[in-house]
Amino acid sequence: MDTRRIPHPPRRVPVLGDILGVSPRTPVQDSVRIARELGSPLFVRKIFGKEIVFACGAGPAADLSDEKRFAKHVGLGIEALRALGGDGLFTAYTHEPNWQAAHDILAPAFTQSAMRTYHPVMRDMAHRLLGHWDAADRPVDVAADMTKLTLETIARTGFGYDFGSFERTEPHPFVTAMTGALRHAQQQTVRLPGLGNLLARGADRRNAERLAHLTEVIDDVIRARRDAGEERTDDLLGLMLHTGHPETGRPLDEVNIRNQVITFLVAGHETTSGALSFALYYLARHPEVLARARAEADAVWGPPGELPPDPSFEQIPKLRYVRRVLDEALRLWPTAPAYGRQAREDTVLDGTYPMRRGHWALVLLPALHRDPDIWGPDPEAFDPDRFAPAAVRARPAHTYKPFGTGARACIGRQFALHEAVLVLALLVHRYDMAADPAYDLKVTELLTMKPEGFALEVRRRKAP
Ligand code: HEM
Repeated sequence: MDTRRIPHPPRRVPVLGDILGVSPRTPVQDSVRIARELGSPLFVRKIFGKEIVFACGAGPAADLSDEKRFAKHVGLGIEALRALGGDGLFTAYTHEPNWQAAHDILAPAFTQSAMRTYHPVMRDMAHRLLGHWDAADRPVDVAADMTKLTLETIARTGFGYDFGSFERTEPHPFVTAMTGALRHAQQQTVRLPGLGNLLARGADRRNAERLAHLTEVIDDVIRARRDAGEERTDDLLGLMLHTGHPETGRPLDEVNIRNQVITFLVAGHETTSGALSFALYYLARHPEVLARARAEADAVWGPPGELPPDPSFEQIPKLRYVRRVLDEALRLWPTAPAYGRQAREDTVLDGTYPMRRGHWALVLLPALHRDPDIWGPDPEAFDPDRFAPAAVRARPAHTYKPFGTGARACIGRQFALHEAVLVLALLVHRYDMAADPAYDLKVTELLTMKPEGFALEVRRRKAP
């Protein structure tokens, strides 16, 4: 793409590019800061000779959402993740036949009626978390506990598999290996070519060991189902093992099934865990928001009792304010913070910048979600009422995209929202929560984003 007319950070240095004042640990937050400083809907960063065009304004974001002209681009972090997910849904190139095949085979696992079958498992896992927090005698590590919850939920609903996360004091080795693999993939995006590969040989070897461990866990998940001799088709694994494509009847191949299992275990918990953690961070910081969310939960379930409520499937969509809290947390911290779009044909971006077929740009969500032209003069302010229906209707399309866009948008969106609203509502219903007033939000980036070191003191609410 001809980037000469696209704004770039002011202090560009030869060979290295736009790397002054930035850290390989925080590529997204650095880019968001650059976006704010440049105040342009589009900008370009050069890193070791590689140019990345970022879209952070409504105009280019809407353009890139046009499915006729653009499709998902698998590059940078996502390409690096192919070592983990191969041709699984998230990391598949759109032209790979296995993307469409798996998408069609797995679609029944994401319908409303499928959500209804997952609901009791989601509720049971939420109750496990409450048991864990009831027994806590010190501030709880929010991101760690949300990870336990969301990993167990996707593993049990998708694969009937139990990681025993709540019984462990340390994270399951799967989580440790996955975190390492995500970090490795992120570091590859800012690796110095040539010499960088040489220097990273040790890191590459350790990563190969992690991938081998993850493969072992996945094989165990699949073996456990086969050994149980069950032929159920009401979850992800059952659909893949025992059904074929709705038109051709062809099943997915063994390697692809393994890629899908790892994809869903990672994509199905990491982002939801971060979303819940950020929502809890803002609830602890905004007592007036917490009070409204709690009043809503009380209206649905009554005052808190000794036992937690047993939410029905139908009650979850009624928790509209809790949902807005989540939407607003995902505005400020979209936990999958960027996605790539590439031109299907020669075209012009934002009416100005010519793109040839195959050229691509990244939609930088935390910057798009903070654009003052869209969100008003104080985009940093946490205000769930931005998601009241009238406010949503008043905003231009394609300005809020935490779940991506088009055919490659998140297949697990409903799953994530149902689970997160259920859990968040149960938590505000049961606990008073206080964060250390000295805690300053620090965000860890591992391709996804999470608050780091955020602890909450939780105390059971007194029954009136
Ligand atoms: C708050 C939680 C979540 C967020 C913010 C999120 C975000 C996203 C985004 C932005 C994409 C598109 C990425 C791209 O275009 O490159 C995506 C795709 C995907 N997500 Fe999610 N996700 C969440 C939860 C989930 C859950 C719970 C599941 C599974 C149960 C899931 C499975 C997937 C899969 C398989 C894809 C790839 C879809 C395809 O290309 O066909 N996600 N997600």
